[in-house]
Amino acid sequence: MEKEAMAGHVMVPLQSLSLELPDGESVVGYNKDTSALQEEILTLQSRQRHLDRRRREALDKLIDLKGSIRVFCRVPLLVQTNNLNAKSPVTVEQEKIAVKSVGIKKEFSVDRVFGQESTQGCFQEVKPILRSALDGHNVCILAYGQTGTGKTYTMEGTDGKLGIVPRAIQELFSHASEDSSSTYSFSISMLEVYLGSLKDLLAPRQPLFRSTECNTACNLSILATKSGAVEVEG
Ligand SMILES: Nc1ncnc2c1ncn2[C@@H]1O[C@H](COP(=O)(O)OP(=O)(O)OP(=O)(O)O)[C@@H](O)[C@H]1O
Repeated sequence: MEKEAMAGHVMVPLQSLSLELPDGESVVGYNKDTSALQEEILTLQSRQRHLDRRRREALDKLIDLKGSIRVFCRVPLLVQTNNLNAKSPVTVEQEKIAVKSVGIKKEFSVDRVFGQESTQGCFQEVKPILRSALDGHNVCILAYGQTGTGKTYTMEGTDGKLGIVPRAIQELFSHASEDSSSTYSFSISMLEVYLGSLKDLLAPRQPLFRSTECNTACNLSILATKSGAVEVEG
């Protein structure tokens, strides 16, 4: 099919194309155009670097203003969860949530509350952090809560409603492929802290273990270095 479409055309590589014009005028004009274009490309590249630096500075300031640690609260869709003891919160406001526990009302202030009606809207709050990661900063997204409260749903999502992890990967790869001025390398790890032990969720499981169990190969130790930093083995 492709061969038929090409019939009658001769493909000549650009570098081996030479123009023989009697007065040479067009050739000179062509060279002039090329150098003008190259100059324009250099100017645009330098402008892009300048704008990129300003964007990074603005994003750093925004993240400083919003706070480097941000807490979001997501109210699970109670009819979907298997938790029969789960109760709706007493009140839900934009940045405040009140719940009743053993008859006592407790109020919590957070950066943003996502109510039951919210689908995967919390991803919008994650987007600026991803950009910051591409700028070279260390970032961490942590889901915390009781069993059955929607941590896996929020982080992984379902086939129809992708969660934070797959959407973040899409976003990171999309930005990296658009940016021809830098090269990016990606590495991923996924950990779960449960009852004081740390599990590597990406470690291959032994066939004898059920999918919900974790064998010793994926139990990791948390170590403290001499300088006081915390490291996870593996
Ligand atoms: N916002 C929500 N909308 C729809 N379904 C939800 C929502 N939150 C949780 N669910 C559903 O509730 C159930 C429990 O959620 P999930 O498995 O994400 O909880 P979890 O916090 O990861 O639990 P565990 O700590 O036991 O692993 C799942 O069936 C999930 O699909």
